[in-house]
Amino acid sequence: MNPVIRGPLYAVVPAAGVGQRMKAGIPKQYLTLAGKTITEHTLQRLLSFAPIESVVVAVSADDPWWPTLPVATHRRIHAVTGGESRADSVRNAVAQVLMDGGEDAWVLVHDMARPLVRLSDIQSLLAATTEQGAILGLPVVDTIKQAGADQRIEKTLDREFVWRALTPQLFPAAALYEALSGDLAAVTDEASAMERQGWRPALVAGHSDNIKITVPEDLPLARFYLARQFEEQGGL
Ligand SMILES: Nc1ccn([C@@H]2O[C@H](COP(=O)(O)OP(=O)(O)OP(=O)(O)O)[C@@H](O)[C@H]2O)c(=O)n1
Ligand SMILES: C[C@](O)(CO)[C@H](O)COP(=O)(O)O
Repeated sequence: MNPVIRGPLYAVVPAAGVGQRMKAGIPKQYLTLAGKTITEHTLQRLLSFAPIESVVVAVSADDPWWPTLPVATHRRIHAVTGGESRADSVRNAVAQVLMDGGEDAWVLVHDMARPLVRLSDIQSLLAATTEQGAILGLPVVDTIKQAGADQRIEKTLDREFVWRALTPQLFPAAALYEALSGDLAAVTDEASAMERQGWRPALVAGHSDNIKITVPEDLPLARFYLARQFEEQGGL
């Protein structure tokens, strides 16, 4: 393991959302992808990554689906109650990591809605992290426009140094908990909370199939990518 990570490594998985943009009638993390729920895909991948001590999942207080999943009783899975926002949910889970793993623990925060994350990308993230953490991301390949309130172009942004943030995002648990203790309204990922503290996390290139299932057309896309990953691995 990277010597920067001096304590135990935990995964934190925010999974207390309602999936409004998916318009599926149930929270998107419980939709089925090739015979398993998105939740089962994501957790089975994290559980198969040996350096992870255990996985703390933030679920909604009134989530009736979570207790029905066999993975919910896995010995390396611990559920906590999520919060109003993704950041609140992550903070609740990191609090549990600090109780279980102590002040030296590190956390790998990964969206439940990203079931196709490659273990090789998680390995690259661990190998590349500095003391200031690291996140998976991808350099943008489109031209980037800034819009006005009237949805007309204000200006074209220089895309040379523009990346899309993905997850996992890797940070020391104690520092992340502290960073998530302020106003979280503008915090849509863990790195933005750390940046407010002056941290400059490393950006590690991931794969474009690490999609966040967000809108209806993402499900068939996820099915395509899952089949392609399966073929790449020789059907393993
Ligand atoms: N209060 C919240 C909101 C979101 N999440 C989780 O954060 C991840 C990324 O959030 P997003 O894709 O926005 O999921 P939802 O909030 O469910 O989607 P929507 O915004 O369409 O409702 C998801 O795994 C979601 O379950 C969470 O744990 N707690
Ligand atoms: C954390 C994240 O997946 C990085 O791109 C993204 O910010 C989550 O946004 P959401 O609106 O909570 O899905």
